[in-house]
Amino acid sequence: MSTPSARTRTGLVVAIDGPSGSGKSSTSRGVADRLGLRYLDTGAMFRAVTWWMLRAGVDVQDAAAVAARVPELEVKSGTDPLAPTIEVGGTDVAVEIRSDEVNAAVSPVSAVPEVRAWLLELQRAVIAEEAALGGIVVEGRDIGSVVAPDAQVKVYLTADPAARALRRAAEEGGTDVAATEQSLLARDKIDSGRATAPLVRADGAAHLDTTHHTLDEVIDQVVALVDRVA
Ligand SMILES: Nc1ncnc2c1ncn2[C@@H]1O[C@H](COP(=O)(O)OP(=O)(O)O)[C@@H](O)[C@H]1O
Ligand SMILES: Nc1ccn([C@H]2C[C@H](O)[C@@H](COP(=O)(O)OP(=O)(O)O)O2)c(=O)n1
Repeated sequence: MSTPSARTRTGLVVAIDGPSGSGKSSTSRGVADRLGLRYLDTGAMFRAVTWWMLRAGVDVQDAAAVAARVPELEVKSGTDPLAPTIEVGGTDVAVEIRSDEVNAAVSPVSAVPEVRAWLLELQRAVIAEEAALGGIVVEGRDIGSVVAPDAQVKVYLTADPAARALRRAAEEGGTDVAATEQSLLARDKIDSGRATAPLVRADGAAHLDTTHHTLDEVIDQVVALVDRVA
């Protein structure tokens, strides 16, 4: 149940970055719900682009081939934290973008500068519109560093790889935690090592290690950071 704060947070942007399984989505949605803010999952946008490329038969390891198809993209994100949506080319892909195929292809697709430039423009447009209406929580890998460097609140979430893998495997109903950890670490490596907008702790970002904290505790900590500035 939403309990929007009576306070006006017009113009507020909360940027939440971190590696896979650190708790970005659940924390961001919880914070947005508690404070009556909107929510943007930029990872879902990269996943939707990846799903579209795979379905179009594009070789996702070929950056030039991926870049050539960018002008055909149409991505739409719904920003209700209780019911976020993601569409590409008019198709709802909320379920499909969590597949193993997309997990394996999303980091190389996300490293293609043309993909990032195209999504950056879209992300900034959504953020500007929603921030003006009352504030937004945005999660991803480069939100505090590139997408919204002027965000009033920046958070860098981490957790030990073993904890991240356990969480992700539990969420997906998987039993092979070791394989899940390998897949997360492989993505971390590409996401942190790419030339354009790598995963980094942005200047001024508060580092929260969520390994030994419950989701509610992490949400409390982020809400406290927001309360300090807005
Ligand atoms: N602090 C936490 N403690 C335990 N489990 C958590 C915590 N934060 C998130 N989770 C769980 O871990 C899984 C991955 O979290 P998610 O928010 O999707 O991470 P990310 O968006 O960073 O990949 C989800 O099932 C979520 O409920
Ligand atoms: N701002 C962003 C968000 C995601 N990405 C890329 C890199 C990530 O491995 C994929 C998927 O992101 P997503 O947040 O959905 O991944 P997890 O749910 O944390 O596993 O997208 C990115 O490059 N920049």
